[in-house]
Amino acid sequence: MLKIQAEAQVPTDYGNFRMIAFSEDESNWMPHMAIIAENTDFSQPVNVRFHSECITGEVFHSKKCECGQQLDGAMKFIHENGGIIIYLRQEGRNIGIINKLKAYSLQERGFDTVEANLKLGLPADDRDFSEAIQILNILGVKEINLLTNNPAKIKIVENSNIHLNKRIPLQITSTSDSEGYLKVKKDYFGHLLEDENES
Ligand SMILES: Nc1nc2c(ncn2[C@@H]2O[C@H](COP(=O)(O)OP(=O)(O)OP(=O)(O)O)[C@@H](O)[C@H]2O)c(=O)[nH]1
Ligand SMILES: [Zn+2]
Repeated sequence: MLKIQAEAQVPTDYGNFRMIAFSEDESNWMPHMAIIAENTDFSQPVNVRFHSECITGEVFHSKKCECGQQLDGAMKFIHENGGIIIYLRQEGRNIGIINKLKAYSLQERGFDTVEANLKLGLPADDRDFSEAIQILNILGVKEINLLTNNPAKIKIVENSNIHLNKRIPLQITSTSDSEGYLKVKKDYFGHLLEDENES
């Protein structure tokens, strides 16, 4: 079972957030995180983003995906409207950074994001969001508005003890570098993305 290991107030470019680290034991150096805006009203449906780690996109500003922009967009939204980002250590849809870079290397040879995972003998998406639900329960959240385009995340919440009030889309404009990745998300994973393009 996850437990709160530590928490503190942290000022950021997007305002102040309470940052909480969750893991089963203190020796875990990659705990999941909850980033909570100061103005969050727990008596109303809480704006929540389940965000899977992407070091290439968030730290190194890779153009292959939109994870960095989604995280920044979610921080801005949550600072303005209240809410929580649950930052999950699920790098590469939970295959880890080594396998993700192996998959990227296959993508250089023409495989798409799903085919590359399958070629490595790995699932296209190895995430379950049960730990995110556990974290919401630890925080005492009962009802949420979920910031996502991913129908799998919606289903997980619908099948949990957390009530889903509504979905809030979190769409980033595609570029020529990310358009293949976004097309696979839409066609294979059924992501709720509008058609639009920008080069
Ligand atoms: N295996 C693999 N993982 C990737 C690839 N590109 C991005 N990721 C990972 O995908 C995860 C982001 O999840 P997405 O499926 O893009 O988006 P989502 O969070 O499920 O859906 P939204 O809530 O709509 O953003 C992060 O963990 C990234 O590291 C890739 O080409 N291969
Ligand atoms: Zn990414």
